Amino acid sequence: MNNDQLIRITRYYRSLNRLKTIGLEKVFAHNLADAAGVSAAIVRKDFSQLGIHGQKRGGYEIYDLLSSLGTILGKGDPQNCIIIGCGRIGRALMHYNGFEPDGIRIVAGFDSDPLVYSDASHPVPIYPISRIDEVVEALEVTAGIITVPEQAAADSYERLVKAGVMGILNFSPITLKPQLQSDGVMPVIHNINIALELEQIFYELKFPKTDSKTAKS
Ligand SMILES: NC(=O)c1ccc[n+]([C@@H]2O[C@H](COP(=O)([O-])OP(=O)(O)OC[C@H]3O[C@@H](n4cnc5c(N)ncnc54)[C@H](O)[C@@H]3O)[C@@H](O)[C@H]2O)c1
Repeated sequence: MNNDQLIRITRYYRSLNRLKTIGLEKVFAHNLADAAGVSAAIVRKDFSQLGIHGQKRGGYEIYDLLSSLGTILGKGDPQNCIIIGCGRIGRALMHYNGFEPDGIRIVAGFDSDPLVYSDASHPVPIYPISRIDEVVEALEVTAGIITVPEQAAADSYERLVKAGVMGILNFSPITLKPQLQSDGVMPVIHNINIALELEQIFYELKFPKTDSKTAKS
């Protein structure tokens, strides 16, 4: 599966979860097409390539589709994630309640500031960073989100990997690069930079892309 298709499948999966939440049982390709920003023909082609077929009278059972796409996306039990750096961004993520339907559970936070980790008012427990190994093991953590200041990012990365957390989402301004571990495992790091994304939007507004659909002949 190529990257574009993977992104579309992830979007279908999310939309299906939302539709299920509001009580729907059946969905049509065009419903998912709108959510993923593609045509209904592409949705049908994606499903057909994955061996998923609709009903004779059209449409797909949401429950069956979620189960098939979930298997393809490797979803099973919810994935436990932790946050390193419980300041403004870390706390905002912790308070967001829209992750659960996607099978993402923020289970704990870590901070170096005693005022932060002794404050019991957060939606998940916050621990001193020195306790990361034991908490990661106890909670079976899959991924860590780094929301510390720039100068603490490399240390947070090292602590996560040492604790066995191989999935990392980095919000700090430095680009973290994965290093192959002695056991042959390569951590997966995604660096998020909103400024870069916005710059790309500014650029595309200034120099609009032309494609076969929008270009005038
Ligand atoms: N990716 C983006 O587009 C984007 C946008 C805005 C901010 N940021 C970056 O996100 C990061 C967080 O921003 P913020 O506004 O939430 O910062 P903040 O100062 O509000 O919070 C940072 C938290 O990290 C904690 N901390 C510091 N050193 C630590 C360490 N070694 N281990 C554990 N915790 C530690 C601090 O005590 C604090 O609670 C910054 O690096 C900022 O530059 C990124």
